[in-house]
Amino acid sequence: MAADERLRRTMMFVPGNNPGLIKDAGIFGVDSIMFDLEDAVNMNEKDSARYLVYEALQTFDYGNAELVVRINGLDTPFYENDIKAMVKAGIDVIRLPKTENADMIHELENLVEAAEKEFGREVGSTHLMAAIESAMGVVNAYEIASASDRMIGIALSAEDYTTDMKTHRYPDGQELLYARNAILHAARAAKIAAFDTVFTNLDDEEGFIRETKLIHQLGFDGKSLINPRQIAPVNKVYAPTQKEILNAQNVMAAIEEAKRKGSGVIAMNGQMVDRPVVLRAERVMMLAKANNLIDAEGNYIGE
Ligand SMILES: CC(C)(COP(=O)(O)OP(=O)(O)OC[C@H]1O[C@@H](n2cnc3c(N)ncnc32)[C@H](O)[C@@H]1OP(=O)(O)O)[C@@H](O)C(=O)NCCC(=O)NCCSC(=O)C[C@@](O)(CC(=O)O)C(=O)O
Ligand SMILES: [Mg+2]
Repeated sequence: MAADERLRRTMMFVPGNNPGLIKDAGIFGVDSIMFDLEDAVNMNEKDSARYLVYEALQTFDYGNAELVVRINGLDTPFYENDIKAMVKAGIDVIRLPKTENADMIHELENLVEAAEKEFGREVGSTHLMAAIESAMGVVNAYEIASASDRMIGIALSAEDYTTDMKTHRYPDGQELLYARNAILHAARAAKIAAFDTVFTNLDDEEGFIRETKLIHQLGFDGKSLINPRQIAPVNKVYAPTQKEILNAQNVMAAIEEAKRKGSGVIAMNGQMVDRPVVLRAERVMMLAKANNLIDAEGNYIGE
């Protein structure tokens, strides 16, 4: 599947030092599994975690999940070995933490390319994403997002970001309003995905759903998660309604009709149907399929 055609509603952190979690990470139906070599791993376990994730990537079948690794930052002694091992293992995406500017992406890209050549991987096959965790990162979000053709997304990392901003996380999320919007606009302008931050209170399901509805409304592609319990609520928020699916199907039929008539635009119930409407309808149909809401003939089979 092309990198930009994927659904990335759920990207779940899996600590790279925990063999049990690593082994079972594929059973939850998450869109992207994100093995963590950075902050979930103690300093004295950095080498063993890297080895563990490398072995897991050779051994386990994670099905259709996109495989992402969060490497250690460019200010640590670990990142070069992380990049080499993960490229050698054939990881789909490398996520750079604490990204502040485009030069950091260029440095990452050079090392990834060298590793692809060293280990016989196709040059360009390893995709990149950046976590934005500081005021500087937010200010430079567009230059980061557009720094490389390998970039598939940028993510807000609100735990470190709020610390940098001399605040903390509040239930209403007001402290993240600017960062969320800045990151979203940078991602959309660069035509890559935008990911919202983790929600760390596992017992506050209501708060988690409220936050997920907000980021869905804003336009984020999905969210970084820390626990499998968070997957189903996100998928539910992102699932289209029966009415939205029916409308999308009508749009697709109308545009086919327009094409037959040699036009790229048509009216449907007095409403103009053109390319942006068709793109939205295509995404609705992709989400409907991912949530098993329609059968092979396109009939609605949701609740
Ligand atoms: C929180 C907790 C200990 C709770 O565990 P508990 O066991 O109490 O949870 P339960 O619900 O009971 O688990 C039910 C079943 O699922 C299994 N299970 C649980 N979690 C699983 C998982 N992640 N992967 C696979 N499997 C899992 C579990 O083993 C059990 O399996 P079983 O026993 O067989 O039933 C656990 O989830 C966990 O460790 N999470 C990851 C934490 C982490 O990675 N933090 C770093 C990333 S954030 C960061 O760095 C900030 C950031 O940088 C972010 C940014 O950049 O975006 C920023 O600045 O904002
Ligand atoms: Mg962080």
